[in-house]
Amino acid sequence: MEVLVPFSTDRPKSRLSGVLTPDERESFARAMLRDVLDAIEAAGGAPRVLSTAPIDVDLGCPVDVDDRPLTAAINAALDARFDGASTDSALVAVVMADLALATPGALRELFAAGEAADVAIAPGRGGGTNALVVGHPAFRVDYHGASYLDHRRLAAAVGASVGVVDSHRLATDIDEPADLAELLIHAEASADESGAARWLRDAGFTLDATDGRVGVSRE
Ligand SMILES: Nc1nc2c(ncn2[C@@H]2O[C@H](COP(=O)(O)OP(=O)(O)OP(=O)(O)O)[C@@H](O)[C@H]2O)c(=O)[nH]1
Ligand SMILES: C[C@H](OP(=O)(O)O)C(=O)O
Repeated sequence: MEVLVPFSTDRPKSRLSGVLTPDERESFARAMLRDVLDAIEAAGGAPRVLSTAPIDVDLGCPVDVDDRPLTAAINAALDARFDGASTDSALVAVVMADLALATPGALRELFAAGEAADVAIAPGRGGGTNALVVGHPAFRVDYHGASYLDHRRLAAAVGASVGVVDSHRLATDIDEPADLAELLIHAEASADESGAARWLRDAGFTLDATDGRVGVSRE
């Protein structure tokens, strides 16, 4: 399955600006992108990065550049995919580049849900849409805000069935400092530390439970 991976090179991860410098945010966003691409490939998907600007390293997969805002860029890709296409074969996934906890198993579950429904959605915590699979030619996206609910409404409006992927790993997008703790917790619990988790540890981040809820602190 082709998997579009949107990636913003322009001041990425601004909600982490309290804990990371602009250069660090760029580097950390790239580490997460690398992990997500690897997980997609290991799940049998064919990633295609949809970037706001050219990327100066070889990611080992196609990179399309489109500097329009996220929704417009994804919908243009869906137009290209579905307009005039026969309805029986086209399936395309959209997986965000900040799903640093994504595993091949979680992505295989997403792809399977996409085979079973016209639109499969993996909601993010807080109501976003962290990943989806589109198999209905008339469905288009509208990201930001509670886009999970918007996407359900948009699917209903075009008569598309919806499958929901209830996955902690796909629900955890790394947006805010508290999300960094999720990454370190699950990296420590698994035998296979991801590049993004290693990046955080190398940058001096550790888990910090002194305030009750587990967060991170930096040496
Ligand atoms: N192609 C493209 N990708 C985008 C755009 N905005 C965000 N993304 C990507 O979409 C995914 C979700 O992004 P967000 O978490 O909403 O935004 P972000 O820029 O990563 O982080 P914030 O600045 O904290 O909002 C990430 O993979 C981003 O790289 C855009 O305008 N175009
Ligand atoms: C792209 C957007 O991400 P968020 O801004 O919720 O992280 C969404 O999921 O609609």
